[in-house]
Amino acid sequence: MTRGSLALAGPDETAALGRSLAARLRVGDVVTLAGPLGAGKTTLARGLLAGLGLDEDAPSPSFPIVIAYEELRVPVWHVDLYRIDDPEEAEELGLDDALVDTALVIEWAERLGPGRWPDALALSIETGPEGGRRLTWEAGPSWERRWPPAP
Ligand SMILES: Nc1ncnc2c1ncn2[C@@H]1O[C@H](COP(=O)(O)OP(=O)(O)OP(=O)(O)O)[C@@H](O)[C@H]1O
Repeated sequence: MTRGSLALAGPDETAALGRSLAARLRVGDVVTLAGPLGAGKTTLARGLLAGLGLDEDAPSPSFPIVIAYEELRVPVWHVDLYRIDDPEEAEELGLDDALVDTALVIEWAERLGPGRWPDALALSIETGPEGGRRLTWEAGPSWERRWPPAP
């Protein structure tokens, strides 16, 4: 497990970080995205999906819970577990089965308790004092040569 953080000075840097992640993403990956309301999670997820070839602004998955993008360079399920109260409900979504041929980008993964995916790339965005953002991460073993992106 590696940990670290970097500064994101503005929305463009948040989106660019999402695109760098897209370049490193593989089938079977789990990326969790945490942070308070307005932190920049959607900005990062849109950068990631754009980097994988999505040519429109990705909608938020809060209502459908899962939006599946099967046609991207790496197929992705964008998942929002905010409305999930019971971990068993989340099990019914079939997330682990999906990992056979997709990557998962999950917001509110903390609903499932810590350590659910030990190899995940766990990203967390916080607001900084000057209006920018700070991204902190914990990266599982398979991310060792892939994360963080070179500055
Ligand atoms: N690094 C950054 N510095 C300053 N502002 C940023 C940065 N990244 C994103 N933002 C801005 O923060 C605002 C909120 O971003 P976004 O909608 O992506 O947040 P969110 O975490 O998805 O929010 P919510 O939980 O409400 O959906 C947007 O105006 C976005 O442009």
